[in-house]
Amino acid sequence: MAEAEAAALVADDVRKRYGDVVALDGVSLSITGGEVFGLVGPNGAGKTTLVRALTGTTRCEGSVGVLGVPPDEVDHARVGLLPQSFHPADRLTARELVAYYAGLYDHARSVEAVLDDVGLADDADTWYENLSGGQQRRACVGTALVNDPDVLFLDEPTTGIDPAGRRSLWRLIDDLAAGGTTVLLTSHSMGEVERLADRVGLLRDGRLVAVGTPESLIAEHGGDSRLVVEAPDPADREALAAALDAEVVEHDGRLAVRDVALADVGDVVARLEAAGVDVESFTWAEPDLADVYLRLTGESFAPSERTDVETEVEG
Ligand SMILES: Nc1ncnc2c1ncn2[C@@H]1O[C@H](COP(=O)(O)OP(=O)(O)OP(=O)(O)O)[C@@H](O)[C@H]1O
Repeated sequence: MAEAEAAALVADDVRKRYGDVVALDGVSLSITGGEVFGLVGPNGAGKTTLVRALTGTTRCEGSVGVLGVPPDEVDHARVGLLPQSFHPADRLTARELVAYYAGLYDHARSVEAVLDDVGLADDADTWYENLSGGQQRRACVGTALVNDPDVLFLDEPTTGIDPAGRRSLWRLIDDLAAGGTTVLLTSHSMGEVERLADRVGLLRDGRLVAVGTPESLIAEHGGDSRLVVEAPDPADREALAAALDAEVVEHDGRLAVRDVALADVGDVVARLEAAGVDVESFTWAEPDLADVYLRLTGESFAPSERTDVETEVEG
């Protein structure tokens, strides 16, 4: 298949203004069929506007294509959309909600199978208003899956969903992608995007400032490995910097040292002990997508905002 035919989503010099606010400032992008593309960026960067441009729910300058045609010409049965803000009727059960959306298509999936996919089989008879926030979001994800779409837009799908629910949703997205579904995902969780996306696009002020695989972005923009030291006494920052002859960033009781090779950690520990630095714990980590995000959005590195499980980045 020719490359142009294989592109499931295309944006070409897309521009959108809301009055004086430039939401999209010349975004060009091509997403291949079956690809999971993660769109990240600070609040207000233009992610939702780009999703809306690609789904034809807002008009913009430039051109967009979905499965080879403009969004308003595409067969809607081939597209699934989970909007960022979605407020279904409170007095529908999860099953009724999914069934309502299934009823919009000639060939919908089984409602029970969709409920099972999003982990709501046991809560299917609960009114939407009585579901927890995370369960409500799962029900909303279900509405985007009823038509077994070829292209799926998920605008912050896991917001409010607990870690176990997130992981099961990630497995579901993996399975959909393995089956050939193209997924455009927006998220503030860098761990989630690094885990799921084949490629990542970083939007800042309406411009796509970096696009690539997570590995290539980390290699290009992630910086060095880091050692995070938990030391209760802030005065230890100077001692640490002096002992290591390195720049030390302090945040909320933790100290981060850049560019420490794993093989050198033992030496660092010995030097800190010799310098009398009172250390509670060490964590050594390779750069990750959160480092890329923080560097390209101009935010400073704050070690206490990180966890090993995942990193949420506030815009
Ligand atoms: N309907 C609208 N009317 C006016 N301004 C809007 C409208 N929709 C978006 N904007 C503005 O356009 C810019 C981009 O907004 P958008 O919602 O696309 O950002 P985002 O990256 O999705 O942010 P978030 O991470 O908060 O969801 C923001 O400055 C926003 O205030």
